[in-house]
Amino acid sequence: MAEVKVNLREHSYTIHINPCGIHQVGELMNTLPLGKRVLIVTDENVAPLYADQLADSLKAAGFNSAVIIVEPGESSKSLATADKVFTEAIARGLDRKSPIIALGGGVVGDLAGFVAASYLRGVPLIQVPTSLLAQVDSSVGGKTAVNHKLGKNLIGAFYQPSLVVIDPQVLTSLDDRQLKAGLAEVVKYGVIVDYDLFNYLQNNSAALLARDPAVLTAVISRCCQLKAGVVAQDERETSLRMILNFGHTIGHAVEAEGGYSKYNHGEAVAIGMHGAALISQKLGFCGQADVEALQALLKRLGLPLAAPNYQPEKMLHYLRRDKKVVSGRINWVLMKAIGRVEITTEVPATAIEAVLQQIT
Ligand SMILES: NC(=O)c1ccc[n+]([C@@H]2O[C@H](COP(=O)([O-])OP(=O)(O)OC[C@H]3O[C@@H](n4cnc5c(N)ncnc54)[C@H](O)[C@@H]3O)[C@@H](O)[C@H]2O)c1
Ligand SMILES: O=C(O)C(=O)C[C@@H](O)[C@H](O)[C@H](O)COP(=O)(O)O
Ligand SMILES: [Zn+2]
Repeated sequence: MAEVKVNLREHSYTIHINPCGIHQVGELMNTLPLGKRVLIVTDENVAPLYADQLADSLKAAGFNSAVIIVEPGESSKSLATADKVFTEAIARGLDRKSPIIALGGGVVGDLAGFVAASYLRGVPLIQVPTSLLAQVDSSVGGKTAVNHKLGKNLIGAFYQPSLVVIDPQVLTSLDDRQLKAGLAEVVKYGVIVDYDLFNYLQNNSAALLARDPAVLTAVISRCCQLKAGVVAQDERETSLRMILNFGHTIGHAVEAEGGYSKYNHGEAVAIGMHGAALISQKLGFCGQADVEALQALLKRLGLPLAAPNYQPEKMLHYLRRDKKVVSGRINWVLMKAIGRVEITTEVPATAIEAVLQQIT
């Protein structure tokens, strides 16, 4: 059992990483000042697998839970679905101390987080992430959001969970495509802050793809430590936290242009990291060997490097609406070397356009 503390003064919380985690959620919640009425938000894939186990753990700890099940997929990160969850919360009589539990991948986590941040101006949020991507990234750090038809994650709030419980055993039911999507965000941590992690991934890619429990648990713990460290220094993304967005500037454009269904988030981030690395090399931030190392690792993990048949002009349109645009200038996260990145607005349009041509 590993524990990682996210140090954010009065908003600090603990991430518990434990192979039986799902059975311990109720017990862990009892250590916090929470109401006994609970709403579990989950999706149609995860509910039949894990909702009963979670509900049993809550019941044994004296909680009274109700469940709302949303459709799986990015389309549930919407105001319309949030409205359904608000309605359920009101109908069930949830009050200001009643926790909302996100049981699922990043979609459920971001949606339930957004509802928890807004319902009654904020109720406790518990994250029980079930996809690899959610365990290494989205359940930690308090970014919550739904999408707007004009762009990804455009409506949301920074709202920290009170508790995160990660059970790596639930990854046994995740399909291979989703496992690889989670690995894209793992590679991101290696590139932005941790050369040793990148190296570990190079040496253990087969074990990761084979879901070796010890290797997966080690990687999840490391990513949680790294994210907790960044978030503790810059919760609201005024500077340092932008590095967690490496690959996302182009990645979000890839997702949006594919109608949020052609490429999933992790795949789009893999393509976006490749694009950012190519821009970095073009501008002399890093050398060819670093780009080649990233290309080789992404390929080995079965992740895409390009979005063939996409139109660069359409991608540019989305890039201009990125959340990191300030006064019309995009803040780019570029690679200096494996393990080191730099944030800059000094990227000529010609370099962006050339790389968009290369990856489409
Ligand atoms: N808030 C953040 O900091 C942050 C960080 C990264 C990504 N995100 C967001 O997270 C979302 C992507 O998350 P995701 O990749 O988890 O997608 P997802 O939530 O759509 O989950 C992927 C698929 O796996 C299924 N699933 C989840 N756990 C399972 C399990 N244990 N067994 C079987 N099936 C399971 C889901 O039902 C879904 O079909 C995107 O919307 C992205 O923007 C947010
Ligand atoms: O936690 C962060 O900060 C991140 O940027 C993590 C990303 O992996 C994640 O996809 C995030 O939701 C993107 O945020 P956005 O602010 O660009 O919407
Ligand atoms: Zn991401």
